[in-house]
Amino acid sequence: MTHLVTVLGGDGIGPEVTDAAVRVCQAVTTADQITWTNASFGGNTFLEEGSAFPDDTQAACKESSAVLLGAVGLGETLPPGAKRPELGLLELRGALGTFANIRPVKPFPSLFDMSPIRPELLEEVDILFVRELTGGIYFGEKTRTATTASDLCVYTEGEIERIVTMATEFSRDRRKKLTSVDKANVLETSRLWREVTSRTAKAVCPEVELEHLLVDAMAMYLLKRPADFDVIVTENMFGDILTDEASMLCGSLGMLPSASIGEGTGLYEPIHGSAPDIAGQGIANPCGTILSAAMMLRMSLGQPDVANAIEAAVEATIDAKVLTPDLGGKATTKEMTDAIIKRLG
Ligand SMILES: NC(=O)c1ccc[n+]([C@@H]2O[C@H](COP(=O)([O-])OP(=O)(O)OC[C@H]3O[C@@H](n4cnc5c(N)ncnc54)[C@H](O)[C@@H]3O)[C@@H](O)[C@H]2O)c1
Ligand SMILES: CC(C)[C@H](C(=O)O)[C@@H](O)C(=O)O
Ligand SMILES: [Mg+2]
Repeated sequence: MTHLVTVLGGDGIGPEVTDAAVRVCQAVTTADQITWTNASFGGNTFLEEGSAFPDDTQAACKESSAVLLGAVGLGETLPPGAKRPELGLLELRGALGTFANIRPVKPFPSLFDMSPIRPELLEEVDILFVRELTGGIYFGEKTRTATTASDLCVYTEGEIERIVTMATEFSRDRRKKLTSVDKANVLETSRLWREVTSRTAKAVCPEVELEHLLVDAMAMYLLKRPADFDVIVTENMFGDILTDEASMLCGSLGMLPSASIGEGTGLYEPIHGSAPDIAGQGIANPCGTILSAAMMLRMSLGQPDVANAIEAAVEATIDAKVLTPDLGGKATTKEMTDAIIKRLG
């Protein structure tokens, strides 16, 4: 069976890193296995077509086995009042029903010295963030007058149950420890989150040890004792912020991949953005996107062996010190990608 994969390069370094990931995948799969199609998406598409997420792109994504995304965003360069292309990304996630964003954080030993955290604290780090992705403050009603603005944060019991069920199942198959992060000392949505999480985790797998932490303390523990965490489940905005912080355990924001899964087609995207400060220079770290493509091969395209081979080639390339500047090296995106392809065997 041929799988259709829609590639949304997007803006800034987005197309640079998706091109790299597609080249890696094409080196280990055949045209009979995967048909790759590019579709327009993001800020430049908004400027050209008036929509960051046009209808034909939406249709292509829904018909695909998986979507590979680079990044969206033109930074602060849009005309005042223009709709932000980042909202197109939220529409995409909503349209595909990808309510769970899985962000693994497992530092490569050869990059320990690129992390601001002491190496001895990184040795056993293996965290799986499960971020709720289609609810909360990102998706609530927004209002704006000249002097007042509001963003409504809403969570339903059902939205919390489904993400916590998934996170508990991941914990059951890993080290049986689940940390739920909220702000239940202040937010009503967090109080509901905590209640529903306690009863859902217990019902799904009583053997999983559940702890609740407040997000401000979690931000500190992530740096102080990162090896203590197994699966971390949290709501949309806290998950966004904590995972950028967690990327520093791996040495660069450019290292972290993600899988957004849920009701239908899976969406695979690095956690970083369009990086306008380095776009067009050919020096973006392609690893987050290449590792996202590996997650796609494992989770949506039924090719776990190929995924393992790609992950091993990324690690071997890092061990060989072929590194982009964010990792302290001098390699271009193309040179690092070529080095990964060479190590695929
Ligand atoms: N999923 C997404 O599409 C996504 C995610 C985050 C931010 N954004 C958007 O991206 C734009 C820029 O945002 P930002 O600057 O705050 O965040 P960013 O993630 O784009 O960049 C933050 C810093 O990390 C560096 N960086 C990021 N990815 C890198 C990579 N692969 N290799 C090397 N260095 C890398 C950048 O050069 C920059 O210094 C904004 O419009 C924002 O909304 C999009
Ligand atoms: C661009 C933005 C909407 C997005 C988010 O906050 O989800 C990004 O930061 C991410 O982490 O994918
Ligand atoms: Mg983010």
